[in-house]
Amino acid sequence: MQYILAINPGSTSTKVALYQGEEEYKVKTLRHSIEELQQFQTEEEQLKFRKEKVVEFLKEEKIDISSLAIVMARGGLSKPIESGVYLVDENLLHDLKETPRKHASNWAAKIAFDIASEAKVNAYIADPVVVDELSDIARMSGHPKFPRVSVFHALNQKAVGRTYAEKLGKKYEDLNLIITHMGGGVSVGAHLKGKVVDVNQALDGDGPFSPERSGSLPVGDIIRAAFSGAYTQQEMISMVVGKGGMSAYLNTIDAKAVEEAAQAGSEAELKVMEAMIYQIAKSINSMVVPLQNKVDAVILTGGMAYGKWFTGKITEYVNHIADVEIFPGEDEMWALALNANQVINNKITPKEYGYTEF
Ligand SMILES: Nc1ncnc2c1ncn2[C@@H]1O[C@H](COP(=O)(O)OP(=O)(O)O)[C@@H](O)[C@H]1O
Ligand SMILES: CCCC(=O)OP(=O)(O)O
Repeated sequence: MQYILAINPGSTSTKVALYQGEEEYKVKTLRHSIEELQQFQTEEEQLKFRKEKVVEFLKEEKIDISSLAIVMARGGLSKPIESGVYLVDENLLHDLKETPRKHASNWAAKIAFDIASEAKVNAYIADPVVVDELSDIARMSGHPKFPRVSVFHALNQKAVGRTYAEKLGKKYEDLNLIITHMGGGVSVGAHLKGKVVDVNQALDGDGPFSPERSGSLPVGDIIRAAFSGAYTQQEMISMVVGKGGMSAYLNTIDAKAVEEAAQAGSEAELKVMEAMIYQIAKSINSMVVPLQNKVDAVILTGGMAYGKWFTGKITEYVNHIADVEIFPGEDEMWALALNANQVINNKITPKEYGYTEF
């Protein structure tokens, strides 16, 4: 029996899955707490930890590495590229190691490559977080030195957009959708007929705050803090990614626990949840502009979309725009398997990442 192995490290979780053709064999989500992640001092240490989790999963499932047909990984913060499937090669691995923007997705291709090499098969990424379809106007930030860049949950947003279109018997490329992924990071994408023409830079750029990120911050105050001598560069970056947002206010990245506490009447948790909901709703509203006021649906997805109270509150703010559809969790593992099958069955030709200067 041949298996597709899919590997998806997120900021708060490691997701691993095995498929046989298009049939799901096993999907596992490991959630990581702040305490668990804070033990790691270096990128290498955390890469090793995440890889061990994947190897343990294969052992638990008694999967011999020689039975893998292909290994698929979520793509990380390499250079901006078009949507599609890419072979994991030395150029891609180089950029994922050297990229200044650190995120768990950067490790996926390396873990996949190592396992695939042992299995003597190929590893691929699909719709990485740097898929770039921004319109020229959305690319302008307000200063030519700092153009806006596209960093978001491209794999899940596109997969969920296609699933929604299929449900309607329509094509994703014929719809205008505002898709919001709410995980460790939050991205709000304006999908104009199949292209994400605007989206917040969901890692260290802009947009709503999230379980582990600050989202947009007052820039002048940040510059003054950075030059005050009170903080190292790493401390400043951590305030934005890792220890920003909910983590900064409440010292947890577990939105489920925070939502439960808020509902049980805890004021501190309620205040933070309400502010995050408010910021997400404001971002969703802002995406009506790139969609030229014609929106077919607003879609909420990602781990936090499991929260009924949470999605209910966002829905109240945004249901005047269009129908609100909720896809809890993510279609990422399925999307990776689907792309794997297309490669195996020669339905698509994987792209080559190539080499350019950062
Ligand atoms: N049932 C649930 N209800 C509310 N929030 C949830 C639920 N399950 C997971 N979450 C929250 O979703 C967030 C993680 O989302 P996920 O999309 O899995 O993130 P990532 O891929 O970034 O690790 C966490 O803050 C987690 O607590
Ligand atoms: C870097 C953009 C993707 C992202 O934020 O992923 P997670 O929510 O899984 O951390």
